[in-house]
Amino acid sequence: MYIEKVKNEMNLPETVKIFDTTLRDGEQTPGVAMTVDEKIRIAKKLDELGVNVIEAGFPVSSSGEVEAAGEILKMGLNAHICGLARPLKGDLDAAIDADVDYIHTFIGTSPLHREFKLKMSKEEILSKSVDAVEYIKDHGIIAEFSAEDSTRTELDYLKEIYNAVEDAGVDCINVPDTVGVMVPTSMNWLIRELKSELKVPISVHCHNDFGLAVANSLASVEAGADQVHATINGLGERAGNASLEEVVMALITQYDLKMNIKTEGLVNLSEFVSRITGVKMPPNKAIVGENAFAHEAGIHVHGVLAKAETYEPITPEMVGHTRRIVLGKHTGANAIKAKLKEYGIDLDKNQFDKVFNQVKALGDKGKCVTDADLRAIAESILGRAKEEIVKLEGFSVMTGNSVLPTATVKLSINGESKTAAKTGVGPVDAAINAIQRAVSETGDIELQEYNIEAITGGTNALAEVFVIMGDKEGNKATGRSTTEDIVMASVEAVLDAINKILILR
Ligand SMILES: CC(=O)SCCNC(=O)CCNC(=O)[C@H](O)C(C)(C)COP(=O)(O)OP(=O)(O)OC[C@H]1O[C@@H](n2cnc3c(N)ncnc32)[C@H](O)[C@@H]1OP(=O)(O)O
Ligand SMILES: CC(C)C(=O)C(=O)O
Repeated sequence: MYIEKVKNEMNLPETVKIFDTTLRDGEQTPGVAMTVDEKIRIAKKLDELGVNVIEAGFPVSSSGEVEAAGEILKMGLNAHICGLARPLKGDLDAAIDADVDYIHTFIGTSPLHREFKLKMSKEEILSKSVDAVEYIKDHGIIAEFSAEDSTRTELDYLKEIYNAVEDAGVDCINVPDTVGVMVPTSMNWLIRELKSELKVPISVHCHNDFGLAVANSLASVEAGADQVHATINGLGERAGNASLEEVVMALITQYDLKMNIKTEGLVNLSEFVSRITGVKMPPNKAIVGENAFAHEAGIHVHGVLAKAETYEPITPEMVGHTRRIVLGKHTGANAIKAKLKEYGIDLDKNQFDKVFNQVKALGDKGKCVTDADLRAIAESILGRAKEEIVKLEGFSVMTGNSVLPTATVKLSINGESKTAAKTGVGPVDAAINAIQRAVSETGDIELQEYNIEAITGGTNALAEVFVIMGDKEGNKATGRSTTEDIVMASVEAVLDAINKILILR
C-alpha cells in the first residue's frame, strides 16, 4: 500500500531475471556437496519453476562438475546453463568443454583481494577480465562478469573495469556484495551509479552476512537492477545468499513485477533442496518455513477464520504451502470451535469449556496440542457420564523400583468424602485398586478391561485410556479419558465408568 507512495522514486525495471546459483554458491554451503544425479534433479525442478539461468557449477573444480553441467545441458531445459570460471584459460576451457551456453567469469577487484589474495595490480586484473570476456564471446557463449568484492572496491576502478568488460562485449555485469557489507541505501546508490554509467544489464549477487541479502537485492531492483542472483533456501557461503523464494515473492507481490516464476512450486522445491543438502529450514523461515502460514494466537486465528488476509500477506496456495491452525497456550475459543466443526464434533457449553480448559492447561505446561490430541480430548469428554455421583478430590501414588506401588485416593461419593489406599503391581494398578476400595460400599464395581494408547509420539504424548467396568448385577459401562499423565487418565476413565454404572442403578 505505502509502496505506491514511493514507487515513482524508484527506477524499477519491467521484469527481473532470476539467476539461480543453488548448484554453485548454494553448494558452497559448508558441509554440502551434491552428486551429479542430485544436481540434475534440482536443475530440472529449477527449470520447471522458471528461473532464467542455472549456474550448474564451477567446471574446472572437478570432473563431477563438468559431468553435471554436461548432463544438465543434455536435458534441453529452457534456462541457460552457466558455468563459473576465473579469467584463466584453464577455467574458461573447462566451462567451454562442458558445453555450457553461459559463462560467469569473476575476479576480486577490492584492495584486499588485489593485495593479499591475488597479488595482482589493477591493470593485470583489468586485462585478464577483458581477455576472458573476449575469449568467451569468441566462442559464441553468453558472458557475465563479476567484480568480486565489488562493494569494497574503489568506485572509479569499479567503473573502469565494468566499462572495459562492457567494451569487450560482456552481456551482463554482476555486482557481488561478496561479504554482505552493504545496506539497502548504499546498495541502491551503487546500482544507480553503475546504471548511469553502463548500458549492459546489471545483476546483483548479495550475501547474507548481516541478514540483508534479500533487502539489498530488492534495493538493487529499486535502483534498476535487471537480474538477481539467488539460491533456494538462501543457501550459500557462510550465512548464504539471497533466498530465491523471498526475493521472487517480494518482487511479484510487493513491487507488482511480472515474472516468469511458477511460484506454486516454491515450497516443494525448498523441501526437495533441503532433503538433498541436509540443510533444514527453521520453522519461521519466510515463505517456505513450516510456520509461514501457521496461526496459534487466538486473535489471529479468529481473524484468519473471518478473512485470511487479516494475518496472511499472501495465500499459502500461491507458494504451494498450506494454512495450519495450531492449538496451544495462545489458542482462543474460535480456533477450537472451528476444529471441532471440521471433525463434526458437537459439544454443549459445559463440554466445550472442559475441552478449552484442557487445551489451555496443556499449553501452560509448554505443550503443543495436535489435531489428534484435540479429537481424543473432545471425544473422551463427549462420552463422559452426564452426572458425577463420584468425584475425585485428590490422589497420590508412590512408586519406584524399591517400594511397593501404593496409591491413596480421596473421593466425594454423593457429597461425602471417602479416602482409601491400596497397593498394586504398578502405579496405575494401585490407583484403580484404591478407587475400587473407596467405592466398594456404594457398589462392588470392578475393572473388566483396560486399554491405553499414546495419541502422538514422545514421552509427553497424551495418553488415551479406555476401560470397561462392571458390577455384580451385570451392569457394564465404558470410561475414557485423555490427559498427558497416564495415572490421571486411568483414574478419570475408571471414575467415568463407575459414574455411568451408578446412574444406571
Ligand atoms: C566468491 C566465490 O564464491 S568464488 C568461488 C569459490 N568457489 C570455489 O572455490 C569452489 C571450487 N574451487 C576449487 O575447486 C578450487 O579452489 C580451484 C580448482 C578453483 C582452485 O584450486 P587450487 O588451484 O588448488 O587453488 P586454491 O583453491 O588453493 O587457491 C585459489 C587460487 O585461485 C586464485 N584465484 C582466486 N580467484 C581468482 C581469480 N578470479 N582469477 C585468478 N586467480 C584466482 C588464488 O589466487 C589462488 O591462486 P594460487 O594457488 O596461485 O595462490
Ligand atoms: C563469484 C562471485 C559472484 C561470488 O560468488 C561472490 O562474490 O560472492
